[in-house]
Amino acid sequence: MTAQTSRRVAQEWDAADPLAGLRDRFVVDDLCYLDGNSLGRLPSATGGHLAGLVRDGWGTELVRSWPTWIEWPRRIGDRIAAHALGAREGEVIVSDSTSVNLYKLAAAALDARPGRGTILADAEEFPTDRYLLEGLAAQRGHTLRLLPSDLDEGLDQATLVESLTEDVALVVLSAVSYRCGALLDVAAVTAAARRVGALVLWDLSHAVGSVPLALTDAGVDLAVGCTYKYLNGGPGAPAFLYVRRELQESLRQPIWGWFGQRDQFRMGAGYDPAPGPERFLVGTPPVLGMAALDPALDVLADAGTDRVREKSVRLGELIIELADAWLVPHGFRLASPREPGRRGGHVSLHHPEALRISRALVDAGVVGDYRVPDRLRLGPAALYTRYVDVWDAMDRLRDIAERQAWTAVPTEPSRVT
Ligand SMILES: Cc1ncc(COP(=O)(O)O)c(C=O)c1O
Ligand SMILES: Nc1c(O)cccc1C(=O)C[C@H](N)C(=O)O
Repeated sequence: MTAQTSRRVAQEWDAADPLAGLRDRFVVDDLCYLDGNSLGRLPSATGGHLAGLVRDGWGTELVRSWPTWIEWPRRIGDRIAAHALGAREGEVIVSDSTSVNLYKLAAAALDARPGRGTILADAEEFPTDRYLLEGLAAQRGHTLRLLPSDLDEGLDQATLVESLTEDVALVVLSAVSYRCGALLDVAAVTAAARRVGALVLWDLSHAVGSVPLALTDAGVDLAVGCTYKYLNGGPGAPAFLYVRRELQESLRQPIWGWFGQRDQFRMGAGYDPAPGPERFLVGTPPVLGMAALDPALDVLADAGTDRVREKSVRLGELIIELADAWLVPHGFRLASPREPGRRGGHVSLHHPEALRISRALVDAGVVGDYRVPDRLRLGPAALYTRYVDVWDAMDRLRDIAERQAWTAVPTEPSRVT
């Protein structure tokens, strides 16, 4: 049996970590926080930044701030494009929620592929995506084809490519699967869909800010994603959407609001969509929520997604190494792809008592999360998570497993897991 990484070695890795200094740019405490893929930590600069905006922008300038604020969906979208998406200026806009953006772009894509009746998606896709597509298919008489996918390994890419027939209008996929963390080859899938004339709409919620993306080089047409996970924009931060520049003019989204209108303040008679990415906006942007993205993106820009990914892979490897050694003998099983190149930033473990174990972990100062039916999900965000945090979390998990400490934890359901 090989020796496991010791706590001292984990501390040495932290001492040598080029991103270690960035942890100080977040509000941190003793908590082993491994849920950065659900809600990222608070950047230290965000509170002051928002307080200044409330005081000066809202409190003093009032409506005179709008000429500045109105540019922010695009300005901040361009920052996300540059620092996290590998996209060009004018291709990304911040607006609405991921759910709403997915609806807008999926509907626009279906309109752009008349005569094709099939929408493809992963049967294990995040629920909001499945529900939205179910609704769209019902409204339009399309067939939603949900491809079976493995709970531990994600969608098989070869099966997906084989399912791409001439009748497929739209494929909706997560680059990183929310449950098991499986990572798809964005460029390869996009190219395969293009060969049959289908559009792919990527949900990048669990990839953005964790996995380096190169949307322009990969030929991606459409994408959406959350900003409150690895982009650290805060609870309910507005989402982003991406539309390849060359496609924008040919797409019409279904919610015709005044922020999507050309020459908005001329308040003209009929709807005429704006020429740029603004055509995918709807109504007044949530200025305070959007503003929180600026300090958060400053940190990511300083880190660079390549360095984030390098550390994220090592954090995942440490979880898997210690799980193999300490937890598998207690009935746990790895529920994520083992190969780092096939995995995003989080690692899931299967155990029949995963719900109660996740609750016992919280009591032990470790926050991960539980996902149905029986997965413990650990998402160590590289910008602020130390190797020693992962080591300590796994050590406490080992202790819980050895003592079967979850037997004392109540089983009653809670509204949010
Ligand atoms: C893959 C994925 N898509 C969409 C969402 C939901 O987006 P929202 O609730 O912000 O619309 C989430 C997380 O909540 C997610 O993990
Ligand atoms: N958006 C969330 C919320 O409003 C409440 C609780 C959790 C979330 C999440 O983001 C969950 C996350 N998308 C997931 O992958 O499960």
